[in-house]
Amino acid sequence: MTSTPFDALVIGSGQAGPSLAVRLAEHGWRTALVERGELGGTCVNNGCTPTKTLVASARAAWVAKHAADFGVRIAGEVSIDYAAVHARMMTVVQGSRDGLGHWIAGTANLSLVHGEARFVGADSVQVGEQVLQAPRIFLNVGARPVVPDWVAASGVPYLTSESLMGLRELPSHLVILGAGYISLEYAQVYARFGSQVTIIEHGNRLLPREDDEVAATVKAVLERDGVRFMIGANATALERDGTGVALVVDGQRVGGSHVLVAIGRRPNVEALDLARAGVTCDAHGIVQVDEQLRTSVPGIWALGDVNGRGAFTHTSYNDYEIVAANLLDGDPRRVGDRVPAYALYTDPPLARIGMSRAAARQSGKRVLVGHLPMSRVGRARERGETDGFLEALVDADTQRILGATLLGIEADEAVHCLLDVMSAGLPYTAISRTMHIHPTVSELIPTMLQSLKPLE
Ligand SMILES: Cc1cc2nc3c(=O)[nH]c(=O)nc-3n(C[C@H](O)[C@H](O)[C@H](O)COP(=O)(O)OP(=O)(O)OC[C@H]3O[C@@H](n4cnc5c(N)ncnc54)[C@H](O)[C@@H]3O)c2cc1C
Ligand SMILES: NC(=O)c1ccc[n+]([C@@H]2O[C@H](COP(=O)([O-])OP(=O)(O)OC[C@H]3O[C@@H](n4cnc5c(N)ncnc54)[C@H](O)[C@@H]3O)[C@@H](O)[C@H]2O)c1
Repeated sequence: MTSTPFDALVIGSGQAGPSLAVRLAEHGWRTALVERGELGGTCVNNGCTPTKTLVASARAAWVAKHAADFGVRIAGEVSIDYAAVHARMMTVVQGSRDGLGHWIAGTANLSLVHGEARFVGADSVQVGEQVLQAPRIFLNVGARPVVPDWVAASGVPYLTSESLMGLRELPSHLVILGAGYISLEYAQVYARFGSQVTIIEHGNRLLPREDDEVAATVKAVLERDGVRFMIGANATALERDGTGVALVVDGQRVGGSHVLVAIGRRPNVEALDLARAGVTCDAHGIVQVDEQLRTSVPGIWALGDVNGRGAFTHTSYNDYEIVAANLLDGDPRRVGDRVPAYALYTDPPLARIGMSRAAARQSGKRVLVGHLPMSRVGRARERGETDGFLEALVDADTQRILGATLLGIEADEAVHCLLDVMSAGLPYTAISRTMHIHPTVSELIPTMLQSLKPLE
């Protein structure tokens, strides 16, 4: 087998891979980008892009069904054309894939290689019948849904966030295992499309990483949309139930038309045969990296979900920026420089940055909290959507913002003023003394910060 030399290999076209490959190629390095599936990885093909397109359709359904509350009459019944919803989603997904394809094809020095990469040495991978060799290899191979053995071995059809993309009919009753990010976004989407939705969570509440008030508010919002929760419930078997399926939960059968497994994700490392290169990963398959995303083997880096330093599109893209800055710009950026940040796209959304209340209590710091219900936000009252709250945590000694939780309309956008001040290391007064525009959600963030009290 002949070996083709490159200056750099990027394995996986996730949220770091394409940008990094283009940057390296523009730097003048002969670069290969290896992808075994569709361009764009999880985010484009079965993650952010399709889910947020469905969230938009579900929002349109909700607005149409509640139009009368706003004095708008819609003659006749509001109904869902799921084929059209699906087609719209695939148009947006295809547009993103095509955009990436044109970008890569139009970049000099960059070759796209279709196929699955497997290490055959610390500086070479095999893809089909060819071996690609380079002194620098970047892993951006992402993660996939975890499926319990008792589900996989049942012989009964089940859905994951990947196979759900192929679903062409609206489930009459979607039973979801797990109550994390994937579950809650899909639960609300399908409930708003008119499906019955039941969530089975084995923990003692939904969203185990969030504070109690967040979990309770999100649960109440979803219940109002018709979602049924079984919390602290243990599912142990999947069976056929007539034309549908049933989970056996604490000895009781919970039947539905479809079951979606959403209990977490694990890195795609098996196919890489990392041992051949000597790259170390932990028992969960997470590739061990340092602050500049170097693995245990010089010349091999790991970016995105596979390195366990974040499991979001923006963390993966930020990984690309860190690697490129260190390698090409002489700028020693580090993972620790970034403030943890993410959003959950239920409606209304949850935006989280930095510490939660629970983490702040454990930090040993003297913590102040500002808290304001969304019912105090004029913009929310005008829209008739007052669920949620604005909250920020401040270090009483340094005046620095430690974290924030915004749950409410426009929270995913409004949170960025807090994030930028936190990232810049400025005191909270940089916001609390700033005049914000009326009527916005952000307008009430200075007000919330003017009412800080000790965190109990
Ligand atoms: C339903 C869902 C909704 C989500 N919503 C959001 C959201 O709203 N916001 C957000 O920030 N994040 C969201 N995420 C998470 C986000 O999609 C991921 O964190 C993001 O895609 C980063 O992934 P990545 O860059 O690590 O790689 P991925 O995007 O997973 O891509 C990895 C690529 O590597 C390829 N690959 C793997 N192994 C090999 C190999 N051996 N050879 C060749 N190619 C290989 C795969 O085919 C894939 O294309 C969501 C995820 C899911 C599942
Ligand atoms: N808006 C976003 O940014 C977004 C949206 C969706 C997914 N994601 C990414 O995808 C990742 C994975 O999402 P996820 O929802 O699959 O996982 P998750 O880790 O967020 O949630 C899994 C849930 O399943 C529960 N669970 C685990 N095993 C179970 C079992 N056997 N029975 C019942 N419940 C069980 C857990 O207690 C937890 O509540 C997220 O962590 C995130 O990184 C992000």
